[in-house]
Amino acid sequence: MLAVRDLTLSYGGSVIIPGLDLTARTGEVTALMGLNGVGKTSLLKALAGRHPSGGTTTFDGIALRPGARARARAGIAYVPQGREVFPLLTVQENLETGFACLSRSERMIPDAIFDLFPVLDQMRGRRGGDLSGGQQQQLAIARALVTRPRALLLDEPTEGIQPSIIAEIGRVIERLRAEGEMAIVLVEQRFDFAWALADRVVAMRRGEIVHEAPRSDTDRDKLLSLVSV
Ligand SMILES: Nc1ncnc2c1ncn2[C@@H]1O[C@H](COP(=O)(O)OP(=O)(O)OP(=O)(O)O)[C@@H](O)[C@H]1O
Repeated sequence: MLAVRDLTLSYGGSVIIPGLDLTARTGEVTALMGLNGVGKTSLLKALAGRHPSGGTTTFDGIALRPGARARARAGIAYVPQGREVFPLLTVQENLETGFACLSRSERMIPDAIFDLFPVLDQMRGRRGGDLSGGQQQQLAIARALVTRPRALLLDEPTEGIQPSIIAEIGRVIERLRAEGEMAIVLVEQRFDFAWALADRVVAMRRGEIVHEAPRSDTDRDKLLSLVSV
């Protein structure tokens, strides 16, 4: 279970997250929703150690050290908005960048990753920049999985992607959830996609959580009104 307590985050003098608690359970999808600019990406960056923050982050009760490298080694994998695929590296090389936080004996790409994303197997030698947006998103998720994460943080994985690939990404998230080995935090503007996958839903407004509950205890329309204009 990934948990953060009293998380604070600022850009210069402007406080974006004044103090927030969040828990993401292993084997569940925690969907984090909210309007543009409420701080969803900032929260994921803080969890991934990509931006300095205050508060305490733990996994199964053990405090995690700050910094991107420490968090990656602790099994926190981050799939950024916009994917950040290396355009000049091949698919295989992009996947191998995930090796950086693994010990030598772990540095291989599990076959399970190509089972999840068969298209990447066919395209191993293709440059990242030559892939479609949807294929790049699949590559970004696969690269995160290479690190054998205990927590997977996904920032708007459906943004700018065609419906057939959105459906495939949804199936991958369902499969990962069913394996029960990672806590999945899904930041998503596409309400129906997030709602369909969520075990737990969290709504943010201006750096604060205004609703957090199991999906089964949440009124869909009330949540929708909290996270839309
Ligand atoms: N590098 C930065 N420097 C200064 N302000 C920033 C920076 N990044 C984000 N912000 C501001 O912090 C606030 C939260 O941004 P953030 O990207 O975390 O929100 P978000 O909920 O993820 O929005 P979106 O859905 O648009 O990605 C916004 O007001 C944004 O303008």
